[in-house]
Amino acid sequence: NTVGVISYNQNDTYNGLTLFTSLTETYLINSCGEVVNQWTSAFPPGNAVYLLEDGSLLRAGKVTNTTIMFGGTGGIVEKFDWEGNLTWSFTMSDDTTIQHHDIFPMPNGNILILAVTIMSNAEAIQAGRDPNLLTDGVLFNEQILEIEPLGINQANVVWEWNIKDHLIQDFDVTKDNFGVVENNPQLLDINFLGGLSGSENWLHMNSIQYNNNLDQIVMSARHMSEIYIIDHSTSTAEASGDTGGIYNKGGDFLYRWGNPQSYRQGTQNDQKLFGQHYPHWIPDGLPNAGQLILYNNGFSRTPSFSEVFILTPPTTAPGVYDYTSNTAYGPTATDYTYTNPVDPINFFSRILSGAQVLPNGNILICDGDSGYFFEIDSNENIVWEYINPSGATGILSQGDDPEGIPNLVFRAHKYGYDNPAFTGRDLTPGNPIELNSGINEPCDVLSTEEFAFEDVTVYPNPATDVIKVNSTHQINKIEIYNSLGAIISQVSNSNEINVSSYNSGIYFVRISSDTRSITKKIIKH
Ligand SMILES: O=[N+]([O-])c1ccc(OS(=O)(=O)O)cc1
Repeated sequence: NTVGVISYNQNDTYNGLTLFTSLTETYLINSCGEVVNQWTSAFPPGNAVYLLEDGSLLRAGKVTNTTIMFGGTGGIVEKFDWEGNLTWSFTMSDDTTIQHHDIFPMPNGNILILAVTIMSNAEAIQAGRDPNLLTDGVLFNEQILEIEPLGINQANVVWEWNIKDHLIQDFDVTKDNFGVVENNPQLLDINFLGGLSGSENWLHMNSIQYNNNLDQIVMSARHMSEIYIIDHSTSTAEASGDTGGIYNKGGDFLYRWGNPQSYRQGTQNDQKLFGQHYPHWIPDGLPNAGQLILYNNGFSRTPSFSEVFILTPPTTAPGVYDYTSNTAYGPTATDYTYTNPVDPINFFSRILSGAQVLPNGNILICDGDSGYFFEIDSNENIVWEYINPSGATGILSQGDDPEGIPNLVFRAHKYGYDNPAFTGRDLTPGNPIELNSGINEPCDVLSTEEFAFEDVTVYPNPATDVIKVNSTHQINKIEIYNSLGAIISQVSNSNEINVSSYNSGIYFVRISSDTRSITKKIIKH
């Protein structure tokens, strides 16, 4: 296969549904690449998308904004129900502000929004920016808003944080924020450019993720090659200062990691991150819960290669980060690093991307540039691979070469079948996204150990009491799965199985000899 499911180890892949958005469409696919649900927006991605526990979809869309333009802008946040109806939307795009990259659905129903707002060059200079380091007419402030959705297209802003309130500079004693950069790692040096030129988009934040246990937010600044953690328990007034909140640091950084050159506590040799994406706390109940996982893109280093990191920020109490003056924040080493085991340069995405720990310990990795998702097990075996068939030139056909056709994906999320979003839903898979999948249905022909489809017949279909399997091969096992993927019965060394007690609906019959197997769909009347 060239697109859709490329490989699938059915024993070791975490059984769930994978969500991603491409162009105007958001797809929920099963491990066979078959579409279980699909939502259509009027807008391309802007960029994050989430399935919520009530089965609705929260998605950022990209609107036209001719004043503020950069890779990753959005401008509208939309909510759709499971059936695809738009139930709420909120536009945040004008000449002075635009939502970009990430949003985050909070447990209380509110939504965190990442946005830039415009600072004039005069404001930037008053804040201590070296005028020689201003290459555009404005400078972007990064802002996080918490909004409470209202009605069908409104929201209340209930909390706000701005990076412009947490700056330091040692360039001009007559301007604001003057101080000793290396003694104030809780603040951002407005004259540190991460090796770049001082363009308006100097930080390029690309994610915000929330931890409800700690009431903290972790964010990623691609151009600084740093991640930052802040307190969310503050009032908006406290979030603009340096006291208050559970951790009593106001809106200052509680923690930062990735590039201590930014606060002059390290050299290039201490830089760990290079244009990273999607740092987030591993959720409760999963392996390594509470640690941070992120995708380190590894651009702007030689050679370029990507990594997935799991790391533990050193703490003295939950959410209280350990810091020794005149040093860099720890850790000096990650707990886990994934690189391509053959040659690191084989795994690289310059932009976008993310990684997610799954309940069985596997990690789903999204190589965003190539629209390529792969799942690794704890021995780093690749157990599932998928290439987004939705290209900028149209939907690709099975057999088409996706190389060079933009099919980028910001992130992929896998949701277990036990997710509340799926309770009571019809999860009958439809067709794969790619065209001409036909008899090339990945789950049927991927493995050479699969039977050819015509070698096995299951009848009658629809069935009412007994189904029979006809094959020229010796059949060792017949298993029946429901549409949630749960096994409900099996027989060994028999060519028939009784289904009379089943409810009406769709079931999957997995038929195995000692060397081959195949799955067929049946309808029970
Ligand atoms: O082309 N884009 O859609 C795009 C480019 C860059 C970008 O920023 S990044 O930090 O997520 O790579 C986001 C989206």
